[in-house]
Amino acid sequence: MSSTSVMIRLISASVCAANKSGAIIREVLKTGELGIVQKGVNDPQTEADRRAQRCISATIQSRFPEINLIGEEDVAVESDDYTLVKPDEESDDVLKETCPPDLVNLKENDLTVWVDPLDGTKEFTEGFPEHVTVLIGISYNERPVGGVIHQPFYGPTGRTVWGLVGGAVKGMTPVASGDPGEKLSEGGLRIVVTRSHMSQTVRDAVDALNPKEVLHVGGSGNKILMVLEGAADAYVYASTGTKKWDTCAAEALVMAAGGKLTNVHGSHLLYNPTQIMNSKGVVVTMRGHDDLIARIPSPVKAKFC
Ligand SMILES: Nc1ncnc2c1ncn2[C@@H]1O[C@H](COP(=O)(O)O)[C@@H](O)[C@H]1OP(=O)(O)O
Ligand SMILES: [Mg+2]
Repeated sequence: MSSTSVMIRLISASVCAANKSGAIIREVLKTGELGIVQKGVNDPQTEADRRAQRCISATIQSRFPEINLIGEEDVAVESDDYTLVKPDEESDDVLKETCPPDLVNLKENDLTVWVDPLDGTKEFTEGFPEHVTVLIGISYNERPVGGVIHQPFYGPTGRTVWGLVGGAVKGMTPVASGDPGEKLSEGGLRIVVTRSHMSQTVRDAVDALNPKEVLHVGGSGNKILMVLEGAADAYVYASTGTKKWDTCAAEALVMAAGGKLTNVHGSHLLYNPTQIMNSKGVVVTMRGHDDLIARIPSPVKAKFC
């Protein structure tokens, strides 16, 4: 039995599976055979979503059979999927890290893994592949404890960012975090919002913040990484639509870096397997979170009670 903690081994496996998924996603785009099917209104699925989901499910379920894995795509794993990531393949960068003390004794059956194999599918099908991320988040007691985000189209081979709550974010340098109680600048905010799921409540919330700049980009993982990296001051989504697999990995990284992710009321999201929808919206900042939440108009908040 390995002395390395379950969390470190799980992040290592997730990094390997996310990297392989990135290669699959790039390959599918190159062939041009996207195999698009519509799962619902404005909710496409491609061959890349399906293959990446199978790769991640096969890798994690074969190594951690007692983990509860919840994936966006409902696809059956095939025997070949188990060899996409070699059974002994690990991330040496992850294995050499120390597990934060609070997470060191977590066991497989304590954990839920939330998988979005291709976040930003609409953008993937519409010529914006750089908005795509692979998201693998881990929750314990309904709160995020670790996450892996891979960006398949960042540079020639993509970029993988990972972290554990109580440890550092690896693979990128987060912007310095500040006090959630800090007052934000009036008229100076850069807000990142949805590109393909705009609604009146999103517009009303953003307008009330009197932003200097509104950046419309796809993908939940992509937008949260922009806040984490300081390319935007906040991600504001006063809408239903995102699911727990859209936020878990990124929330873990935001928490590790000292930022905050809540719903529009300023309350934590609970990663409960029976409630997958983020039904009260998503707000992410690295400072001044309470001030931003206070500025969202009450009639907008009242729509998400
Ligand atoms: N109304 C919706 N229906 C389905 N998925 C949604 C909806 N709104 C958001 N999402 C999911 O949340 C992510 C962030 O939304 P947006 O890009 O509009 O900000 C999307 O990439 C999509 O994930 P996915 O692409 O994995 O289906
Ligand atoms: Mg998604």
